[in-house]
Amino acid sequence: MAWLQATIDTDSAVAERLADALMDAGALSTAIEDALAGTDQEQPIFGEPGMPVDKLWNHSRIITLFAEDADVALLIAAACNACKLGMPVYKTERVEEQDWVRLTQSQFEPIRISDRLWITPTWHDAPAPDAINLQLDPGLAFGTGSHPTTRLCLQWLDAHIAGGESVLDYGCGSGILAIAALKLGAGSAVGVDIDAQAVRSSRDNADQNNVTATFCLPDANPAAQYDVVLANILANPLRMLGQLLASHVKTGGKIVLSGILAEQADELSAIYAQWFTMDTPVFDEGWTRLTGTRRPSV
Ligand SMILES: C[S@@+](CC[C@H](N)C(=O)[O-])C[C@H]1O[C@@H](n2cnc3c(N)ncnc32)[C@H](O)[C@@H]1O
Repeated sequence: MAWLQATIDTDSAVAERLADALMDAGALSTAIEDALAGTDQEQPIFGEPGMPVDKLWNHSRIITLFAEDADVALLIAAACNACKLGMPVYKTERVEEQDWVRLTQSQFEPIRISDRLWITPTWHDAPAPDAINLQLDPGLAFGTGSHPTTRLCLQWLDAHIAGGESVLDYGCGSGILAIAALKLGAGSAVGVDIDAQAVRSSRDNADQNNVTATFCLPDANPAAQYDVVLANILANPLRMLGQLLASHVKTGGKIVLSGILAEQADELSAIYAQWFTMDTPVFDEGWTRLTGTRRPSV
């Protein structure tokens, strides 16, 4: 089986409308991307909570799939006609069916965090059998260890978990940080996420790794205090969650924040300095890890 894929560069003001019209005309799928992705003019838009949801890139690209025998020119013309647009410039290519499982698996290799900590996909042999191997499959939740924001937190855990600590992983995604903390010797871990799918994935991943942790939605999270609180979310939620996260850290305990762009580091550090004595930020591929020690409440 094969499909025909058309790539259409278009004005962002009409991209959503044209994508909908393509589906009405008979396309099997459409996706809108930044037309300048991969260039130095790429625009990072993360869809952070609290940010406008209707913002698209300045230049958009629609990637759309049609059946193998479709008359692509005719269907694109019909969609443009419905949107009162002229015929755009586009290119078409044939996409052959692939072994998608094998292809996906080939893109995830074991990740070395340190000599003693590896993240290894379940289908892969552990490259360092004597190390701590956290087994994770890329699923529906964020957090395979390949992203710099996760890596920065894992490196911190690897360097600082001495044994017995209580840990809160706020925005747990796949549960990777809570599970890593336990495998490194933490005494207990709780993970919280606003996404019910993430909570389910975290529970599955904890089972897979033979560790016991509690994962829940924010409403079910008790008002407890922890030795370590990690939050790899994004700058905007971290701005809003400062007071709450600070309330979860014991006096003398540690906060570890990630998901912050390098240019947002000073602002976020100043916010958290209300409750924490902040350390020097650590950077990785344009992302920042902020850490601090909780001062006594006044
Ligand atoms: C970047 S992922 C991090 C996942 C994982 N902790 C890691 O380090 O790879 C951020 C996670 O935070 C969750 N999240 C976003 N805003 C949140 C909020 N206000 N409260 C709790 N979780 C939130 C998202 O659903 C997502 O699973």
